[in-house]
Amino acid sequence: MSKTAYVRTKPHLNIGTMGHVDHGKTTLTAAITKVLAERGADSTTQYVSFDRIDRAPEEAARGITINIAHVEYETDTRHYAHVDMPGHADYVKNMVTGAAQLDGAILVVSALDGIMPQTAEHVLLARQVGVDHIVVALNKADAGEEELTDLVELEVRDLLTAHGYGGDAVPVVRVSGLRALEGDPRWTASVEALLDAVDTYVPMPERYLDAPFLLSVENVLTITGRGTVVTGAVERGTVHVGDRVEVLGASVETVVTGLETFGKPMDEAQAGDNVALLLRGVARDTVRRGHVVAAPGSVVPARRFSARVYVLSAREGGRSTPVATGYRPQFYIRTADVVGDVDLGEVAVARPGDTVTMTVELGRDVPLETGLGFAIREGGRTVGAGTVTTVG
Ligand SMILES: Nc1nc2c(ncn2[C@@H]2O[C@H](COP(=O)(O)OP(=O)(O)OP(=O)(O)O)[C@@H](O)[C@H]2O)c(=O)[nH]1
Ligand SMILES: [Mg+2]
Repeated sequence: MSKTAYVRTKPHLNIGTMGHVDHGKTTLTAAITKVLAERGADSTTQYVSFDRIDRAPEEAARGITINIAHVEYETDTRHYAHVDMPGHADYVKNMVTGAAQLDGAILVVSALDGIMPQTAEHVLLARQVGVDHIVVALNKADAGEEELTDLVELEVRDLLTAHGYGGDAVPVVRVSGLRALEGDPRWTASVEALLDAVDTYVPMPERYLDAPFLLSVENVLTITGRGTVVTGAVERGTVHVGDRVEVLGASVETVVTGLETFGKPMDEAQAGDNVALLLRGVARDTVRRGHVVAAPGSVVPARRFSARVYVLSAREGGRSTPVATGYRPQFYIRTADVVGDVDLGEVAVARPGDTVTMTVELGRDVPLETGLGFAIREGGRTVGAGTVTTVG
């Protein structure tokens, strides 16, 4: 094995495409890699075609994205890991996992259809899991009428403002992923404009390199003959080959025996990097999405916390009936989804549209901290959005 090592030449950011089903996220993702790959002889980006992003048989058969997929590319100034997320309502679960790792997002909205239910749901979830910057791709602009597209743009800016994204300042770029993929110069230029907007509008986030290492597991794989690998974005700190780590959730302590990003080995992974960690002697079925790999002893997981929670109204896709003490929905925290018992204290009942304080007792211990955002889901829909106020 003589794979080329990862060379850190540019700042690295995690971005991704989100938005309603069929609005063109995967097509646009493929188009971005193609446009960048064709930038010239010194391009370091490899073109990733549509069917290499949606590569599961069920994805190909149904023509939708189910799993989140990662691709990498480089602009002149930055190296990006890009997560292409599913839009279909049944796979919002996977979308939340993808969004939990992002520094910024490209909200893809079809200029033909405008805002649809998962457009709004994804914006709300992105806000909740800590995505601070959104750039809008008004896609299918090749097929849309100008006046209608203008209306869609206004509608999207309003939606973003309503969720605290300052919709007036957000870059909205009219693109056609499909035509750009076909090489039409007008539309390859639109993808270039979108990338410029991402480069300039999404700031380099502060990376907590000095903090103890923490990574929330997105996926677990087995490499035959080598062992169990976990993937995800490093939330804070650094990790090296040979470091001891603890897997919270699996209750095991082990050693990192290999470290890669997009198939390229590295000696050190830093906060923000999207990596695969090879773990010594850990059985595949002991580690799961949502477990946390951390420097030993650096975090004490907890089960109980208090939070401020907004209960979505029915109009926002939430419940039409109130929730009461004893309610047991799923809590989406980092990449984890865990059941929890809700206690509303003296208030006892929260109606859709209310913001309330609640105490939650999770079904298992999870690393928690003040300020951590989370989503609450029930029966396949998002019903609440909250922030941890106290732990324990
Ligand atoms: N006219 C036009 N059609 C497009 C464009 N981009 C995508 N499409 C078409 O829209 C359909 C959906 O595209 P996808 O890229 O699979 O959409 P998606 O948002 O990834 O869908 P999910 O991941 O399943 O939510 C396909 O038939 C595409 O060919 C575009 O810019 N213009
Ligand atoms: Mg897709």
